[in-house]
Amino acid sequence: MNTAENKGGGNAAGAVALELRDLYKSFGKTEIIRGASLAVRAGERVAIIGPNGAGKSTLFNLISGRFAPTSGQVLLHGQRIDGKAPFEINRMGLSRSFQITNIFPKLSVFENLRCGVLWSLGYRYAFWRFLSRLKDANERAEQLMEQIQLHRKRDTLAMNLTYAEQRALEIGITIAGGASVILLDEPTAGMSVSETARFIRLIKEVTEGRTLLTVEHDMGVVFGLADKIAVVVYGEVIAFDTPERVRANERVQEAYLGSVVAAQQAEGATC
Ligand SMILES: Nc1ncnc2c1ncn2[C@@H]1O[C@H](COP(=O)(O)OP(=O)(O)OP(=O)(O)O)[C@@H](O)[C@H]1O
Repeated sequence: MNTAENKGGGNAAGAVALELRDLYKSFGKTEIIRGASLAVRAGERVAIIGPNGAGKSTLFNLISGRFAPTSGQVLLHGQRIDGKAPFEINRMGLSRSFQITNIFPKLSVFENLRCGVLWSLGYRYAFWRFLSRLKDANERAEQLMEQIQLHRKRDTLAMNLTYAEQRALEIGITIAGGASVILLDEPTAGMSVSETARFIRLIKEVTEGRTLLTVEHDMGVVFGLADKIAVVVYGEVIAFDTPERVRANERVQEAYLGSVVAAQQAEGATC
């Protein structure tokens, strides 16, 4: 079936999967993104960090097509995606996590995942195609359920899952179409410490071989998950490097990280 892993191709190790070139975004007269550039290689796991209001979510919105940039380019596997609609970008192999509110609460785990698969295959409008490929979609949904470790909850309605299970389901729906580039917005927000540790392992497993971008505030998650960290301050990427190098980067220490690490260590977070 054509939901094969890593839709969108171009995930050869080393190739640039996602690139931001001198990106600007203004809301009215206020410039929020100010010349952000970034090149993420295929298979890398990248955490975007930065102070509140730095523009992290706006960058995610520019990448996933919710906003068009004021100027600059976004490239997915070398192809321009800036200004395209979210569904077009999704078809090209980039998938952003659905929020829990987009899970169908009265459908079962299995049915939610199957909807995710069918949606990604574009079967919303073509019922005859929908029926002919339902078997493929069922198989893919079963496979996803194992991957996100919810197979024992196959027939449980989404609204009756725990919070962590709902977030796992959200990730299952996000990867249902086999996208090669995955965007997750604070995937462990609201979880307990033990749930967070389990969830980081789950995210690593299900995104293996894919390119992952997360927006993250929790430094424990950042250092547990990311191969590289992009630090956004005042709408610019001021550093993009391995966690060790970012931690040692003086500019980052000054602009952001020093105070956050100190605060989170004081709260007992591991880092
Ligand atoms: N649609 C919008 N219209 C006007 N201003 C916006 C819009 N979206 C974001 N902003 C502004 O852009 C700035 C950056 O917001 P953004 O949410 O991208 O920051 P962030 O780094 O994700 O912050 P946080 O860590 O607090 O979530 C904020 O000042 C915000 O008010």
